[in-house]
Amino acid sequence: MTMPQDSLAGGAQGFFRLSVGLRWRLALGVGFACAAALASFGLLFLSGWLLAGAAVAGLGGQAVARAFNIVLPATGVRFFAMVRILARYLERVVAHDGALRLGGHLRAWVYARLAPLAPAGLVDQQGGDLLGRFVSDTDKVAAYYTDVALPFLRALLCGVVFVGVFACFTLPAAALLAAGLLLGGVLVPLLAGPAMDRLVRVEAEQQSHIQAELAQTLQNMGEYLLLDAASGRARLWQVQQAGMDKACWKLDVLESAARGLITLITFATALGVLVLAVNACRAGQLSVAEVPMLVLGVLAAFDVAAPLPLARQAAAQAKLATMRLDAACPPSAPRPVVQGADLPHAPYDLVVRDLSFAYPKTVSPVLQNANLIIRQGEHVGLIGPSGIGKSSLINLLFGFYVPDSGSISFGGVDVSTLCAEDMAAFVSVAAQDFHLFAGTLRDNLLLAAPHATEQELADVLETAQLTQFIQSLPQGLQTWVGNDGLRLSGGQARRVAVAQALLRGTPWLVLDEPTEGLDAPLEQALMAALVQRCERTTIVCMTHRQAVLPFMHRVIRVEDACFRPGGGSDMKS
Ligand SMILES: Nc1ncnc2c1ncn2[C@@H]1O[C@H](COP(=O)(O)OP(=O)(O)OP(=O)(O)O)[C@@H](O)[C@H]1O
Repeated sequence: MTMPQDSLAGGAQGFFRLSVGLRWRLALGVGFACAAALASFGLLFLSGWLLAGAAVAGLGGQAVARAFNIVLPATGVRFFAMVRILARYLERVVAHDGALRLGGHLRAWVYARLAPLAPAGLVDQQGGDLLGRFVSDTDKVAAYYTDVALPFLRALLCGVVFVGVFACFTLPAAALLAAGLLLGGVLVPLLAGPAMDRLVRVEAEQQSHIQAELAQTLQNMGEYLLLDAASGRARLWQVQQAGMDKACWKLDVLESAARGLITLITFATALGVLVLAVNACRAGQLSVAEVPMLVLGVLAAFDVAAPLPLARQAAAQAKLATMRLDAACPPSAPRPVVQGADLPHAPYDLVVRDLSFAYPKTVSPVLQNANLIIRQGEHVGLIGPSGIGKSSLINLLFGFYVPDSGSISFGGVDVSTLCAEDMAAFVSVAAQDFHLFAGTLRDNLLLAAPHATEQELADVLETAQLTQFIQSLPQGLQTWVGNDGLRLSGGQARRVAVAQALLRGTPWLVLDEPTEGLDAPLEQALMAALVQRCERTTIVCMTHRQAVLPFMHRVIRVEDACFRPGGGSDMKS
């Protein structure tokens, strides 16, 4: 499956690009939908003729009745009834299968776009809104096929056939049917379109606000309760929900009005065709039985126009959804492709040269012409006031942000030629804002090292000073940690993050405030076990805790956007 590389925007164009590889399947779905509509038309058309023909034969006396051949039209009616059932079934199977596949392709496309943006490119996006786009906007774009393309194509193709069939009997009736179908199928959706676009936009905006607020509230319900802000959130939702309900209601009214207008046009056309057919019958151009046949034919023909207002609304939703997805997933800046680029190699030294960096949309640089060398195997404490730029070094090392100038080399390789996954093979990070996933303790540990043995798990838990705690749990490592590790204390969760980093066995370990939330004896025990276990591993420990520093070989202070020596060349005794 080839995914579209460029934008999705443009409604039909975006959909067309997305459907590469599925087009035959989708075309088959349209074919079955047309077959079902044509069979429906044939059924009603022929039934009208059959009923009227039988009635005329009955009234005409025995000779006429004997001459009336009921077998052929009755067989035709049965044939169309069977074809309609079969085609409808196949249409559902093929078209819905195609729509599901489209949805799958689209979600893969969105994920492929979103993943490289994390974390820097997602800083300004709200999680709930993003989730909403990922789920409901992808659904709306995928539904473009079943809810927009299919009804419009069916109306167009079948409409031409219906008019052609009418033309075989009487041209004025065919012209009237064509005019009626154009009015109902083209003009009505065109008239309703702009208002639908506006209401769909209002509805989508309200919905995305509600989703974003809901996700944020559920995630931080504890804080809202503590801040006595929970009832304020509920009121906010009520207002937003009322706004969304109003937009939905207006959309429903508009769509019903458009459908009602098509019904009016249907009956007006049927009436017109009746008059024309009666005149043609009087002129001897049509038989009596053909008059009701044509009238019923009009009713059947308009079956394909009736769903078009709803299809127009779905088109507005799909178009808006493609624009929202495009906006949420801009193409990431292409990384410089370095043919045969090397991976870092031993010794894994970090060399930072004249590095300057400011976060996007900020004025003050976090680093300005900063220089730093950390040799493999060193244990370095990185200190400095809160917000000075210690953690930013991780963002730059992993390429989450691009420096304004200067360079960072790791293991002899310029990190700008590496991706985050490359770096992760050499550097494990227990970040300050670590995240534990809803699962068991074991699940979270194995996420870092899926093939870790029981012995390896036990070893890292021992180093992270978690053995006693795990043994105290009735379910041990099978204990469910809750959403975001909420069933663990802050210090326990942080040590699980440290254990994850240790489990990966990389030559570098970056620990951001590893002992935060620990009492003094536990802090000492953790640091002692860490440095003992990681004798040959480089440790960079970002910390405010003085008690951690004696465990380091040296200390670097971040000051005035530069790295400065912050402690003796060898602090360890
Ligand atoms: N994604 C971001 N966009 C804009 N500014 C940011 C971003 N991340 C961090 N900053 C700013 O950059 C500065 C350095 O942040 P950083 O997290 O590196 O500080 P730190 O020294 O690690 O702080 P702490 O000790 O509190 O963890 C801060 O002023 C912060 O507000």
